[in-house]
Amino acid sequence: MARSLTLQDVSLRFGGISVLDGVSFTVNPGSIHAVIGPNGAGKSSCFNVISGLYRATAGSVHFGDVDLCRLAPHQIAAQGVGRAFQNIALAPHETVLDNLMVARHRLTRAGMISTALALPSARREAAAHRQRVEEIAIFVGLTDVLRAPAGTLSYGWRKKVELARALATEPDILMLDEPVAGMPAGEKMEIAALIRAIRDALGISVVLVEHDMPMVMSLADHITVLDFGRRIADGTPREVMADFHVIQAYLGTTDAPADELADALNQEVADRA
Ligand SMILES: Nc1ncnc2c1ncn2[C@@H]1O[C@H](COP(=O)(O)OP(=O)(O)OP(=O)(O)O)[C@@H](O)[C@H]1O
Repeated sequence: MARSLTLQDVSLRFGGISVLDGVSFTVNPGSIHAVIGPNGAGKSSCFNVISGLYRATAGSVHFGDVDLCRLAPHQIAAQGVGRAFQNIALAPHETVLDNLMVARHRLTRAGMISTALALPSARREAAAHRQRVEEIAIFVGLTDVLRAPAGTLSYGWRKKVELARALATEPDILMLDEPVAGMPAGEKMEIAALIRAIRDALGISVVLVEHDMPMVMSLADHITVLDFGRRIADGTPREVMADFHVIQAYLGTTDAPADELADALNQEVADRA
């Protein structure tokens, strides 16, 4: 059954520093949910709490009925929470195929001994994983580079491999940290189309941290805005764009009337589209 991801009053402190302060939001099943905000707002920290790399100081994170705060990162991945990282962490000398096969590890049933002895059951299982990885590569558009060492690929291709690797873990929900950072416009559109297809064709929910506002506004079903570790807005792209607090956080001014600031933000989004 499709599950929601719910953060309830999540706080995170490092020593005396408050990084997240009572953050709540729900990612509905089958939706694209963006988490946006200025630099240092706490977006990556929020992702790190969800995926178990950081432990929340207070509050809860549930995926369906499961309390993720009690689990280690590998157990959270086993719950179907997948993640592609902002800084690409692929094995550069391994082929794209091998990089993707590593992601299948947690789904592998055959033990080390039967794999080492290449028993028929282990061989059959490896072949099935390989077939699935090739299907994912076709979906993401990586077939031409499957046998290339990951380190020889351009930045844009490596971002796609990172995305495919996250898909290869068979997630129910996929967290993407700045998937189009540093990409030219054409490649950004390609990734945006891919993210839509992940939602629509695969039925996977997507949680997205992204600075590219035109992309966020066109792609997201729902947006949560963080600023200084606090949730300052939450709603549809249209609602969020019209929200005075969001405009303040982005444009950094409090003097102008809200409708003027909304116009300015709309214009900025239109200019950059
Ligand atoms: N492990 C840590 N120890 C101490 N402070 C941390 C740690 N991780 C994050 N922070 C602090 O938490 C704040 C939020 O950082 P975070 O990376 O989550 O923001 P962000 O919204 O993702 O920013 P950006 O858009 O620049 O990636 C920053 O002030 C950062 O220095």
